[in-house]
Amino acid sequence: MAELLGTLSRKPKCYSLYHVTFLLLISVVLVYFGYCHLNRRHRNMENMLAWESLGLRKPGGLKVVKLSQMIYPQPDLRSPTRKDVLVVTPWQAPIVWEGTFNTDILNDQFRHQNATIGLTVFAVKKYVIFLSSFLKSAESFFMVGHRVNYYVFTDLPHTVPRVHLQNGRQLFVLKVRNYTRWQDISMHRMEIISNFSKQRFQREVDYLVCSDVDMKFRDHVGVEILSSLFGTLHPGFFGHSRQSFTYERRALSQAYISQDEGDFYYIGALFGGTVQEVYRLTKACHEAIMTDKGNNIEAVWQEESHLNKYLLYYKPTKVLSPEYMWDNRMLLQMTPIQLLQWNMVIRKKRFVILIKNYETLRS
Ligand SMILES: CC(=O)N[C@H]1[C@@H](OP(=O)(O)OP(=O)(O)OC[C@H]2O[C@@H](n3ccc(=O)[nH]c3=O)[C@H](O)[C@@H]2O)O[C@H](CO)[C@H](O)[C@@H]1O
Ligand SMILES: [Mn+2]
Repeated sequence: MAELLGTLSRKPKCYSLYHVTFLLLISVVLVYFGYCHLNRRHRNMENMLAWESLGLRKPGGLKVVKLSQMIYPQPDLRSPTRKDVLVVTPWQAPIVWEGTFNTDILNDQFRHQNATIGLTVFAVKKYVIFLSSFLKSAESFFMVGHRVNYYVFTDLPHTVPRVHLQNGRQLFVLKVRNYTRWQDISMHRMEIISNFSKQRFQREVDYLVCSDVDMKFRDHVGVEILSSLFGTLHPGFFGHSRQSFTYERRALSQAYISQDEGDFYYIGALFGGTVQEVYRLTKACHEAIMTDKGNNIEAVWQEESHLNKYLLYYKPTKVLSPEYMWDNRMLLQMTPIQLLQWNMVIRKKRFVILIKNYETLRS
């Protein structure tokens, strides 16, 4: 019995020795096969990658990326393109001047994007007389080679001239109401552009350019102007101090800007950007105009004053030089030396304000 007990009591010891040996053997076998298996998978993966990369290098399996040759003068970091004017704002937005950009490179970039550009213009009441030369000159100089949609807002749709359009360019006539006061016609452009941006433009175009109609294109105006949000420098305030800008100075107006604020004086006659940014700008300006109306105040330069306020707080990502808004009346007041200096600075007069008789047009 004692032996039996001894045997019994030893038996587990014997069992566990066997067991341990057995388990050890199994573990070794498992580790070995596991290692082989993993190693094979690893090598398989290596092979797969090698095969894939080989495949990628195989000429037949290549996704061919055709690089067109672009030959143009190399930019030289040591020589600034313009030494006579500011070419970038303190918030690092380019100021667009002749000499600072290469049209071929820009055209290539925007064609890759397949960008469509909308140009909005209002011709209400007597201002329809400007449409013909505006549109014809745009066909010659505005975004040539790109897809363009003209949106002509008018109260007199039947008077819109038929202008021959190049391929890829369309014209839409959109009827709007008129107002008795020219100021209301001018200001309500903000409301109409914001409504159409939301309802229509966002589906049809990538960028919007919003312009006065009493203008004529005289030279290239292309994709170099496009950016998220752009404004244009008023030629009459070139080099002037911010205190002399005709910002709205009455604190009651939403367009109020104090004497010690301001970057530039932007003109109301040309601004733009992506549809979303133009929507934000026009909506904000329209709301500010309506608030002013409720407070019985109208900003000194109508929507132009509100545009200046907006662009002070929501900085444009590009600023167009006065090449893009030239006023020949300025030349009349200049001495010959001033004329020479101006011609050196303003090398191209691309988009020109037409001289008009305000009294007959607005009556
Ligand atoms: C070059 C320039 O400085 N332009 C701005 C300036 O006056 P402008 O003297 O250039 O204003 P404007 O008479 O051209 O009116 C602005 C625009 O509103 C439209 N319009 C106006 C009246 C009318 O009866 N029918 C019609 O269609 C038309 O598109 C015109 O181009 O100040 C205006 C507001 O005071 C606007 O900010 C203009 O953008
Ligand atoms: Mn005008």
